[in-house]
Amino acid sequence: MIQVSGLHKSYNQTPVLQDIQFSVSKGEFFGIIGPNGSGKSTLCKLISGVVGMDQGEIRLDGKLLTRYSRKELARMLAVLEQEALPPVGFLVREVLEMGRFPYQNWLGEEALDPTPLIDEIIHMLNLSELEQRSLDHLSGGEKQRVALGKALVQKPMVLLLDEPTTYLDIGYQIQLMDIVRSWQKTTQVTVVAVLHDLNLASLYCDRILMLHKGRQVSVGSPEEILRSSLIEDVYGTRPIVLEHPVHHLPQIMLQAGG
Ligand SMILES: Nc1ncnc2c1ncn2[C@@H]1O[C@H](COP(=O)(O)OP(=O)(O)OP(=O)(O)O)[C@@H](O)[C@H]1O
Repeated sequence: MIQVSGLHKSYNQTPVLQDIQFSVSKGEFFGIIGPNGSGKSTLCKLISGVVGMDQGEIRLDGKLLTRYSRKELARMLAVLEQEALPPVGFLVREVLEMGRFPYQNWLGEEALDPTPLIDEIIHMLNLSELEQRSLDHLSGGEKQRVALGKALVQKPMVLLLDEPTTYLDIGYQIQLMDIVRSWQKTTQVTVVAVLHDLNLASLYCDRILMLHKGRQVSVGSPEEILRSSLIEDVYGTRPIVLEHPVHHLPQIMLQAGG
C-alpha cells in the first residue's frame, strides 16, 4: 500500500532524513519510533504530502504521491493531528462533517448521505454527549478523539497517526488504540503511527520502523526492534525488556540512573 524508497529530506542544508526505504502492506499496523528530533514527524509530513521530499519517491497504492490531486489524496489518506482541527467556533459534529470534504462537490453535497457513518463514528468514539459542544471548550483528550473522528469519517485507505496518544490518560490511550485497531479490522485500512510509547508500539504494531538522527536503524517485528541493546544505542538508556505475561510481546521497564 505504501512504498518509500531512497527518501532524503533536508531543512536549510541540514539533512533531517536520509536513505529511508520501507514498504507497508495493506491492512498493516506500522509504527514509527525514535528519539526526539529523529525525523518521525517529518517522515509523516512527507507521506501525507504536506512537505516535499528532496530525493526519492513515495507510492500509495502503486501511484506516485505527487500524481494525486488534493481531493484524491484526501480520499486515500487521512492524518490525525490535533493541530489540523479548525481553530474556534465549530461544533464537534460540524468538525466531523468537514472530514467528508473529499467526497463533496463544489456545493458541499455528496452522492450518499454521510449521516449514518458520522453517527456510527460519534457513537464509537463516545462523542455523543459532546457532539453539540464547541471545540474551543473541550479538553486535550476530548479534542484528540474529535481529531480521530474527523480522520475516520474520511474513510481513508491509509490512516496516518502522528503521536495519537498525546494528551490521553492510560485508559483513553488503550481505548483509542483499540478503536483504531478494530476499525482497521473492519475496513482493512492501513495504519502508520508515530508513537513515543514503545510499550504501546509493541502491543499494537505488526512492524516497527526505528529512526535515529534521520536514518533508518531497522524495520521489523516488535521482538526484533525492542531489544535492550538496540534501545540503548538509539535512546542512550538501557531498559529491561520483559515479555508481556498476557500478550507475549516485549515490554520495556526503565531503569533510573545513579
Ligand atoms: N520546518 C522545519 N525547519 C527546519 N528544521 C526542521 C523543521 N521541521 C523539523 N525540523 C528539524 O528536523 C529534525 C527532525 O524533526 P521532527 O519533528 O521530524 O522529529 P521528531 O522525531 O518528530 O521529533 P519529536 O519526537 O521531538 O517530535 C529536528 O532537528 C527539527 O528541528
